[in-house]
Order: sequence, then structure tokens, then C-alpha cells
Amino acid sequence: MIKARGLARRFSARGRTVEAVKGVDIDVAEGELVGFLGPNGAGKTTTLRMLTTLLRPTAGEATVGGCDLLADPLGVRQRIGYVAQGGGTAPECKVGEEMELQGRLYGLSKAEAHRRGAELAEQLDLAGLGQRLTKTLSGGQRRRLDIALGLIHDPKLVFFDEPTTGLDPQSRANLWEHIRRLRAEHGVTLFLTTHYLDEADALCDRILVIDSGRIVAEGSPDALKARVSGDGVEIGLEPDSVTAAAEVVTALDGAHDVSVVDGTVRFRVPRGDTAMPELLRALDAKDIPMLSMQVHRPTLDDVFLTLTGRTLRDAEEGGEVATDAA
Ligand SMILES: Nc1ncnc2c1ncn2[C@@H]1O[C@H](COP(=O)(O)OP(=O)(O)OP(=O)(O)O)[C@@H](O)[C@H]1O
Repeated sequence: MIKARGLARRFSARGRTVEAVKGVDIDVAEGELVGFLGPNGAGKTTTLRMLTTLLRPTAGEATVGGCDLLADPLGVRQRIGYVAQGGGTAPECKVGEEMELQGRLYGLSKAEAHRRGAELAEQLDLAGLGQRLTKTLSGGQRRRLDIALGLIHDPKLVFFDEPTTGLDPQSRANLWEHIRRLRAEHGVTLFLTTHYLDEADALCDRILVIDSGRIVAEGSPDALKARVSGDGVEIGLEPDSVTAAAEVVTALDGAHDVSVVDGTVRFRVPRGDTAMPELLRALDAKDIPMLSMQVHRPTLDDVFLTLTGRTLRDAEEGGEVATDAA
């Protein structure tokens, strides 16, 4: 559905050049739900705008929905749906009119646009809202209307830019459910950008992690977490046995990143559950009593930290922000 090679985009303004995307390769198969995860300014929106023909790449090539991005941008546009970050609904327009207008823009007849609008309103919990002005909708309803508008021409590939930014937790969970259903019931291929780790984790089959314009990792949420970080373990000890316990931990098969913090020893191992019996035996053999133990599965933030040396939050706070227009 998507095959991009060396896609890059540079912006220049007032003598300053920003390499927003530095040559990314992207492959998305039919029916996949792929997340593009990275901090603010990483290059997610720029990549998405290139893949949806809204921005011309400065280098690279791609086929999207079977059409060549550079040679046949119109073909790409006809085959994809794009749900932009801010949405594009006119505040004084009625919900039903917006859907019909969008359908007509994609070449549907008035009757087809009406039928398709009613079908999407049903699927996206917007039924009965046709006569409402879009400015009177809740944030979640407006987001679902944005999605309906992106789907009006029944595309098999849909791009979402930050689908749940600005929504409350309940509306986010509700929207995730709708996105999942799009794929499960209609076989739509989905490519979404997000800077929410939990969103990428909960929704996506596969994640591409982007940082400073480059893809730094790729895989299923579980594979990424297992490959990069391992499980985190923290054991609580009597103050006078912490040093001896840290030595035992260091000798443990596969243990790494061992640190002592107050009365605890923290470390990582590939599999926390299978390492624990061995650790207990080793501590017992040295008569070191353990007071508490916690094992936590790695999060995507651990993955990001391991790959870039920063947490996603650090990256966002210190991220490069250029406001110049191209
Ligand atoms: N039109 C432009 N002119 C100049 N620089 C730009 C332009 N658009 C984007 N950039 C810069 O390119 C980099 C990547 O921006 P982009 O919007 O793709 O990031 P992002 O990962 O989508 O971030 P966010 O999550 O905040 O949307 C940033 O440094 C941004 O300031």
C-alpha cells in the first residue's frame, strides 16, 4: 500500500535550512495499522504531507495506493483518505451538508454522497446530527466528523495526523475503537502519526519510531520493547546488604544497566519472570534477604530512551522548533 524510499524534505527560509525529513524508507502492507511515533518536530507531519501529495519531497520516491507519488499525484489522491491534524470543517456548515459537499468534491452523485454520508454517520456514532452546525459538536464528535469526511469516497488507505490530540481520555478511547473497527470491518489500511506512546501501543500492529527526521526503530510494540530494553526490575533490600546484592545482580545472566538507588537495586534483564528464580537462589546462597521486588514490562518510552538517550518528553521539551515558512 505504501512503499517509500529515501523520502526527504528540506525547508529553507531567511537563510536557515531545516532538514525536516532526512531520507526515510517506509513499507506498509494492505490491511496493516501502522503508527508513526515521535516527539514534536520529529518530521511526522512533513512525511505524512509528502505521502498524501500535499508537499513535494526534495528527494526520494514512493508509491502510495499503487500510484507513483511524483508521476501520478491525482491517482494517489483518489485512492487515499487524509484526516489532518486540525480537521477542516467549516464552523457555520451543517454536518450533513459538509458530508455531501465532500462527497461531491470526490465526484459522487448527490444521491451517492447522501447515502455514503448516512452510512458513515451510522458507523461513526454521528447519526441524528445531520442538521447540527459543526461548531456545536463536541471535540470527539468533530473528530469523528473529520474521519467521516476523510472516508466519504471509500478509500482503502487512510492517513491520520495525530487523531486524538486534544481529546479527553474517554473520547480518545472511543475514537480508538472506531479506528480499530475501520480496519476490522472494512479492511482499511491505516497509517497514523502520534506522539502518544499509549496510543501507538494500544492501536498499532507496527510502529515506526522517528526522531530528528530519521527512522530510528521499527517493529511491533512488543517486539520493539523486547528487543531494545528488556524488563525493568527493582528489588528492595536492607541498607547494609545493597552493595552485596548489586554484585549478585551484576553476575546474573543477561542483567544490564544495574544501579543502586537508596535501598534498592535496579536493573534490566531480557525476561524478568524467568530471571527471578535464579536471582532468588543466588541471593539465598549469600544469605541476602530481599524485602520487595517489582518487575515491569518495558514501555515504548524505554525504547525511545534506549535508542536516542532521551525520553520522548525530554525530546519534546528540547526539540528543534522552527516556525519559518518555506
Ligand atoms: N513549512 C515549514 N517551514 C520551515 N520549517 C518547517 C516547516 N514545516 C515543518 N518545519 C520544521 O520541520 C521539522 C519537522 O516538523 P513536523 O511538523 O514534520 O514535525 P512533527 O513530528 O509532525 O511534529 P508535531 O508532532 O509537532 O506535529 C520541525 O523542525 C519543523 O519546525
